[in-house]
Amino acid sequence: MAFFAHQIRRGFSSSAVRNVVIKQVTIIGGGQMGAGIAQVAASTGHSVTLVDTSDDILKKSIKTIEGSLKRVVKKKFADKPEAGEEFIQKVLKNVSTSTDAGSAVKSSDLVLEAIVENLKIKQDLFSRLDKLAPAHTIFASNTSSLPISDISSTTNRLDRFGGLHFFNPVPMMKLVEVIGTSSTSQETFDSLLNFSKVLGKTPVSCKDTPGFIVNRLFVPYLYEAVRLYERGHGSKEDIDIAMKLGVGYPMGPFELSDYIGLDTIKFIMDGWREMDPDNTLFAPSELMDKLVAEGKLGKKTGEGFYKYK
Ligand SMILES: CCCCCCCCCCCCCC(=O)CC(=O)SCCNC(=O)CCNC(=O)[C@H](O)C(C)(C)COP(=O)(O)OP(=O)(O)OC[C@H]1O[C@@H](n2cnc3c(N)ncnc32)[C@H](O)[C@@H]1OP(=O)(O)O
Ligand SMILES: NC(=O)C1=CN([C@@H]2O[C@H](COP(=O)(O)OP(=O)(O)OC[C@H]3O[C@@H](n4cnc5c(N)ncnc54)[C@H](O)[C@@H]3O)[C@@H](O)[C@H]2O)C=CC1
Repeated sequence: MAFFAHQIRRGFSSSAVRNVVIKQVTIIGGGQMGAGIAQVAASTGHSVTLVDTSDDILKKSIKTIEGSLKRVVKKKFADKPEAGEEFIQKVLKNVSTSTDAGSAVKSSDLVLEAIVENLKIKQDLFSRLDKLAPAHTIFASNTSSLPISDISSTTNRLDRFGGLHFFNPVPMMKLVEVIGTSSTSQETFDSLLNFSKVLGKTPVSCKDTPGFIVNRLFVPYLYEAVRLYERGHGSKEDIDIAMKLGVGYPMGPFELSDYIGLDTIKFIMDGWREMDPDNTLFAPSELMDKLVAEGKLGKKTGEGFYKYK
């Protein structure tokens, strides 16, 4: 009863609160994460529109998807290369691209945002799209570190807003954190859980708390690694080897930071410091700031902590 009263207060029709079966997906941001999510959604039969700010970026996104699909089919269709090529073409047909987010969302069941990790930019995007998307459309953010309730606060669809946090590289990583705020409706949450399962992922339910589950545990580890190195207590190579061979992680902290993107990491650190300025854990790292200022953002730019060919 309280739930429906809540909907009526917000002025939604009853059709807006039903379970949404997600078929048409708009993904905003065609970078590492957006391209990966688009690939997985298209591979599982969804119709995907990938949105970014320029056609050149979108061309690169499609190339990335194609390259990743080739790696997938090499394994999946090892004995049937023709079926593999057919699969790639079928998946690519499910992806269209656009630089006009406003038009793209008009036929979407889900709008999933994977743009730069900046609260104001995410809020402005969702505020604009809220006026253009159909009533039933669910909005979700792939943010690593920002509260979902802050991102959703500029919209009038708080009940149809949640977090879907994927892991990098999306085609390989099995986990999705599904985040509900205090306003996310059960129907929305269930739709997001179900969507994650249809993608072939394993979802876990998370509260809208800083870092959700994984990054709450993972960020202090990455911080400590950089501090250890900055104090001169270990070379980055040795720290990476130690964590791979000593704990069995597939990548050491510096390799992984380069893989995630140092700009994304800096956005996260700066944002958390703003929220909690006295926490020494979030003090700036001179080295990280220098690398980002020099455009050395990690693997995606060819250099970060390490150099890539
Ligand atoms: C003061 C300092 C501050 C620091 C602050 C820190 C704050 C940071 C916060 C960061 C938070 C942001 C991140 C986030 O929110 C959440 C994340 O995503 S965290 C990252 C999680 N990911 C990982 O931990 C990845 C770990 N690595 C791996 O699992 C493997 O290394 C990887 C699968 C990437 C590659 O495997 P590897 O064996 O190393 O290399 P191969 O190239 O041989 O690949 C193996 C296998 O996998 C296939 N493959 C790899 N990538 C793809 C792809 N993109 N698409 C398709 N297939 C892929 C490849 O083809 C191989 O297949 P085979 O059949 O075995 O040949
Ligand atoms: N890199 C990682 O390992 C992970 C990142 N995330 C989160 O996913 C989001 C995206 O991260 P990445 O894909 O790594 O970043 P990225 O830098 O690779 O890609 C971001 C893309 O968004 C585009 N973009 C920026 N503003 C836009 C706008 N207003 N409209 C449309 N497109 C816009 C950029 O042109 C770029 O192509 C961030 O919120 C990040 O915190 C989540 C999990 C892992």
